[in-house]
Amino acid sequence: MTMPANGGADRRTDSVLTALSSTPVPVGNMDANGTVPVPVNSNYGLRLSPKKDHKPENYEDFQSEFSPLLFSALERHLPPNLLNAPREVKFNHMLDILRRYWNEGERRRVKQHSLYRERIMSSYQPLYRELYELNPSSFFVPSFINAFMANDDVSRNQSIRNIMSEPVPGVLTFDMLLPDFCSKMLAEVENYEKWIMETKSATIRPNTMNKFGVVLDDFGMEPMLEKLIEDFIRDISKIFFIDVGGYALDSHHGFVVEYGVDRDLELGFHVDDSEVTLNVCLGKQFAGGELYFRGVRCEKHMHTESQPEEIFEYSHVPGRAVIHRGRHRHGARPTTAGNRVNLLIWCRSAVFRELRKHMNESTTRWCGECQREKRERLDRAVAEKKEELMWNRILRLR
Ligand SMILES: O=C(O)CCC(=O)C(=O)O
Ligand SMILES: [Fe+2]
Repeated sequence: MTMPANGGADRRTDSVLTALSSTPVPVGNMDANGTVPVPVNSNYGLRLSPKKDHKPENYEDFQSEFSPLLFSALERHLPPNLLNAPREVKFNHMLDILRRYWNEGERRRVKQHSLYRERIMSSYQPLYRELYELNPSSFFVPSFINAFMANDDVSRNQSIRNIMSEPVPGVLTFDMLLPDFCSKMLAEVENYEKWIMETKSATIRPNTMNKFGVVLDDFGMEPMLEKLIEDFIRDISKIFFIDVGGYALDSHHGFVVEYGVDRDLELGFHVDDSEVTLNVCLGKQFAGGELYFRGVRCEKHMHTESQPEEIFEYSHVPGRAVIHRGRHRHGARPTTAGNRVNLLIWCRSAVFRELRKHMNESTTRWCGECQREKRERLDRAVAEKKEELMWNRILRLR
């Protein structure tokens, strides 16, 4: 879908809203040509981190369309109550998961993508190897690290709340990255792009709406980003975004976007294919590029009007992060001078998406329009009741 030049930033949002790479769960994202997917690491029914000291069984004697080795590898991810179950029970559980999520087409796409990543990682030489392993003291400003230090949940939740500004409900901003980390990351991305040019490698762009930018997970940063989510983002999401599965983020899509002259100019109005999105500005110097927000919406209310209190504009500052629900409608205004580069992590929860399918909700707690309709229904009911009571009183007085 094409975006209007103003990014659809007015109050009426009618048909100008796009879901960035939004596809059914589990999802993959297409490149600009819509051909190659970003892989999915959905782990519904499985634990995210493997139980390393568990010795998996051999499944050579079981027949299925999947390699027996896959079952052995997957076994360490089984939930604790199944780890020591009979071999056949474990096999059937894993087969069920694999069949539900990996149909033939998906298997082929994931295979293609993993070959793509293997090709990159076997040949690309990183500029700063230290960026590929999470090291809080050289990545983050002290205020950010300190907020996560407390041992007990109550104090940690409070210290995390203390570093947050929430200029409009559901959009939180905080200082996060050190200038040195930002400049190294910018140089690393430049280095990777230079390598792409020199080797004439095919590139998958971050999503359908960006012609520039790169996927960090593709050239070796996936484990670092996963640790960042596990150690920091999940704690934030548990506090502020529990209603969209913030307690169970289990996969991500990490990338940088680039705006300015000779790059993308702006980003149209959209929602992300994520439960929670972290967006941090890396620099450099730029004018414009503000993010505009227009309220959170469920699928049914995606194109409804924004209320005045939902309208908010945010100016990016290098090192500072914005975190919001993926369904919080937003876009980026044109970057009118210089270059703006932002790091984004679309954090997803396959568990949450799966649960929602079975919930059959008529209203969602996090959708501004569902809540507005609910308030309206309540107001109407109260007004009707008041009128009924009033008439009862009048009739009694007669
Ligand atoms: O340019 C920005 O800061 C916003 C990027 C964004 O919303 C996205 O890539 O999903
Ligand atoms: Fe976005």
